[in-house]
Amino acid sequence: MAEMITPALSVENVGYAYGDRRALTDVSLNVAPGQFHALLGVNGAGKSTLFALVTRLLAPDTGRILVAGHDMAAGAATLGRIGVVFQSRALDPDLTVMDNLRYHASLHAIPRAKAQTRIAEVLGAVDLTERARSKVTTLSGGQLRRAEIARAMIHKPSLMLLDEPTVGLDVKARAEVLAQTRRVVAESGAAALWATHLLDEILPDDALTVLHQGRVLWQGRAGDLATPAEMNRAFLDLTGVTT
Ligand SMILES: Nc1ncnc2c1ncn2[C@@H]1O[C@H](COP(=O)(O)OP(=O)(O)OP(=O)(O)O)[C@@H](O)[C@H]1O
Repeated sequence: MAEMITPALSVENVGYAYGDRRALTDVSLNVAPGQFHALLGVNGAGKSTLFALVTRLLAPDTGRILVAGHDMAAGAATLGRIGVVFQSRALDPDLTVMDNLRYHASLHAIPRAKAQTRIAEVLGAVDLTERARSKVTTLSGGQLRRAEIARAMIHKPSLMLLDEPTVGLDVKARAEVLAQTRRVVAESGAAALWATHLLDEILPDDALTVLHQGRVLWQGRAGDLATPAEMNRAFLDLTGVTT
């Protein structure tokens, strides 16, 4: 019998409503360890709500969420396994990149000496070593997103949640942030759930979940849905809208 591998993230039949406004209905998805999983949906599909549930900002009305096999409803301890890049900024603009990372390392109770080594590692990984002593306000949009990704990885999470991290970037910076995230996450061995509404951010070998109006419409290897050139058409056929 094949060995069962515990998913990095398991969302099981999750439902959530804001009052009488239904945001998610019977959503299930698995992210395998080390997998890059794209969560594709237009505005209002429910991507941010799902992230809020996985990070315990909200609690599901129905279903359950497991991170590395641990039920998120059981306690906050499992949060330490997750690294999150939300749409809103988490770095203090008036501090240097280094001071921000020191602060976040201390939030994760990483001892000072270890934190220095770890900060050097994550800054190197996102190619920001040269900007360590720069104030966050002086970073370009792409550098800022990379610094956010370094912050989210400081405690070596096994699951990275990235909520449309390329929004607002120009085409070149967008491609750089995406390529670098793919590389850094792969090198660290973490799994990644990457929310996006941009079809060209998805590669054929990515795991893909298409979310629309709070429901999962399609799941599988992206290349099995469509070739990159045909993805627009396939998304339109599934959802009735274009991204
Ligand atoms: N605080 C809230 N109160 C009421 N309804 C909300 C709230 N937040 C989101 N919604 C609704 O829930 C649904 C899912 O929204 P959500 O923000 O999760 O989607 P999304 O895919 O992340 O979109 P976006 O890219 O715009 O953030 C939408 O219908 C939205 O209007």
